[in-house]
Order: sequence, then structure tokens, then C-alpha cells
Amino acid sequence: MSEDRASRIKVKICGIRDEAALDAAVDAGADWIGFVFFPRSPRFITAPEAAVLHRRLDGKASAVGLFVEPEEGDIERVLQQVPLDILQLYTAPERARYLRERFRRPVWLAHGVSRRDQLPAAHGLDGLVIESRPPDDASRPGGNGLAFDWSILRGWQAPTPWLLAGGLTPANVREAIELSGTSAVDVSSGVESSPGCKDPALIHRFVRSARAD
Ligand SMILES: O=C(O)c1ccccc1N[C@@H]1O[C@H](COP(=O)(O)O)[C@@H](O)[C@H]1O
Repeated sequence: MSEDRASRIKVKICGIRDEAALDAAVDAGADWIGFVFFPRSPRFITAPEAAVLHRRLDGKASAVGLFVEPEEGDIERVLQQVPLDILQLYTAPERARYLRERFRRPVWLAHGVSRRDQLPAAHGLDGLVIESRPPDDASRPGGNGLAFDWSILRGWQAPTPWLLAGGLTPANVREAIELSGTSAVDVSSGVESSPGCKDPALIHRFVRSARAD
């Protein structure tokens, strides 16, 4: 990969819950930071907590809010306190389109895959987060630290911009970029010392590795 293309790889650090992680993501040059508004996640953050971090963010990266099968009220309550830039949704495409119109925000649809024939077609949304299919007994649809065969994405004519997610780490992100051909990556578990606890040093290593030529 050329140095130019490597340095343009976009990075999202998801599951930010404290100032040290936020500062590390911003200092490392992340393009997006993610707040997880899913109560069953170890990365769950309340709207008031996210509001404090969002003020500290001060526009230095875009803020993505992650919701799983949300009611309208769930999103509304968060947006009253946190002016999110993007909604990352785990729901059906039709419902995601409705919520996009309702809240007038760009929507990224999360889509789990394990085979090439599961890659999505056009859906009228703003972006896709392509990640691993969760195991049948998983308690959440993402953030499980599970990778998949990234090569199934090679040459894919995606209907929108997309991010690669699922089991990425500082050690494997370069290979994931090479094999999948992605230009944007999203990480949560892979930059943590324990579930829900981000490690600033790993955040820096991840961003450096993603953009190394
Ligand atoms: O992070 C979570 O707990 C989570 C909960 C529910 C849905 C998605 C979640 N995380 C997202 O999953 C992908 C991959 O994460 P990982 O790097 O494998 O841990 C990413 O988009 C996370 O933001």
C-alpha cells in the first residue's frame, strides 16, 4: 500500500467512557469516537456522562452514538444532551431509514457477515459497519472481539462508504486493511486492557498501525 493511502485510513475508536481514552483517541488522530448507548454492554455510557466527554471532545473528532434496536425515545433522550454527528444502528434497514429521517442525522447500519454472499446491497443509508456475525449465544450483536475472513471483502463494490470492524487489534489491523481493501476501521475490544476499560497506549498503537505504510 502506498504511504499516501495508508495515511488516509480513517479510524473510529468505539466505546469511549473516560477522559484518558478520549484524549488518547484525539491525540492519536482518530476521525470518529463512539459512545455505546446499549445498557447490556460493558462499554455502556449514560447520556449525562457522554455529554461531559462530548464537551471535552470540542469538535476534534466526530461523535458516533451506537444504539441496538432503539426506541425513538432512547435516541431522543440522548440527542437532547449529546449532539451526536452520526447514529450507528443495529436494526433492520427499513427501521434505520425511518430513524434517519426522524432525527435528521447520518446513519451507519451495522451488518454482521461471515461469508461474501452476506454482504449487503444498497439500503439508502449513509454508511455501513461491516463486522463479524455474533455467535448465537452472544449477549450483544457487536463488540465481541471476533474477527472474520477479511478477504471476503476484497473487490466488493460497496453501496456506500463502509468501515471494517470486529476483532481488530494493533497487531492485525494492517493485515485486515490489506486483505479487505477497506479505507476505514473501527475498534473497541482490541484497545482495551479488560472489557470496557480502554488502554490509551493501545489506542495510540492501533492508530499508528492502521496508518503505517
Ligand atoms: O462494544 C460493544 O459493547 C457493542 C455492543 C453492541 C453492539 C456493538 C458493540 N460494539 C461494536 O462492535 C464492533 C466491533 O467491536 P470489537 O472491536 O470486535 O470489540 C465495533 O463497531 C464496536 O463499536
